[in-house]
Amino acid sequence: MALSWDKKDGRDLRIHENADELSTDLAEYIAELSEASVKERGVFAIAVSGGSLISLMRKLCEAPFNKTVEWAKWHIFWADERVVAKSHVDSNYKLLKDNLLAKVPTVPSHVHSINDSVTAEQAAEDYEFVIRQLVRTRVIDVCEINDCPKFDLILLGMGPDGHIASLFPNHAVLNEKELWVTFITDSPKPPPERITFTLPVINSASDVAVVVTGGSKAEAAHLAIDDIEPDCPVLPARMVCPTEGKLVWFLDQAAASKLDGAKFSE
Ligand SMILES: O=C1O[C@H](COP(=O)(O)O)[C@@H](O)[C@H](O)[C@H]1O
Repeated sequence: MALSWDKKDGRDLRIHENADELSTDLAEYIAELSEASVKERGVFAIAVSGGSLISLMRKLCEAPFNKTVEWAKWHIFWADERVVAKSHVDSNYKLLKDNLLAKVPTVPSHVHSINDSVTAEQAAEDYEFVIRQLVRTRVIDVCEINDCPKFDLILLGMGPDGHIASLFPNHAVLNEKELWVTFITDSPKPPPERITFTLPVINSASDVAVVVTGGSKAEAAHLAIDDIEPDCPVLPARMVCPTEGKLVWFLDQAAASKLDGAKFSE
């Protein structure tokens, strides 16, 4: 059974008793946004991260979502990707392909994976170029405030250190204001070479969801969501703050256990 939580400071916190219930709610949320976007724009431009998020999207492959979602209208992007071959076990593309894309009728030409045969720097440039073309043709909407791509939905996980996409604590790329996609070669979490959406792109999306499970992430969730002391570290996850869009946190009870005033009522 879902645990309730009021909206807090404009952020919707959806807290679930366990990962299975979270997974059902997440599938409903994605399916609703897909339906609304297809109705309004004719397409659904969704960007995903890797990690535990992908297994939490598993219910999308099951009834009713596998039949009701308009998969042919989806354009799929990666909010971050490891610079490894697409067949590599560390590839975020492979993770989504094995767990979702192989199971639902998406259109191969709508799956916008990165160029895995070049350097991290070139892969980031190439990916930004692809996104620019699709903004021109309005497959991806545009944010009128800053001309950034306005994805219909960006789905993020969060690491125990509070990183989102491949934006790690205290890293210089957190300050990137011009580029849409950038690269790092010194990721503290292997593999070291990655490309990532920058914060301006993440914060220009229509909807952003951060999906977090497990007690190892409870402290980071607290630091990212609650009011914190000025001397506390500002985690990358705390910098997710859509300019005009909506932010939803999906948490299981373990990840939410250190939130201020955490008290769950069924
Ligand atoms: O390295 C990464 O880590 C984060 C978090 O992963 P998780 O397995 O702890 O959920 C993920 O969101 C990101 O896409 C990935 O590249």
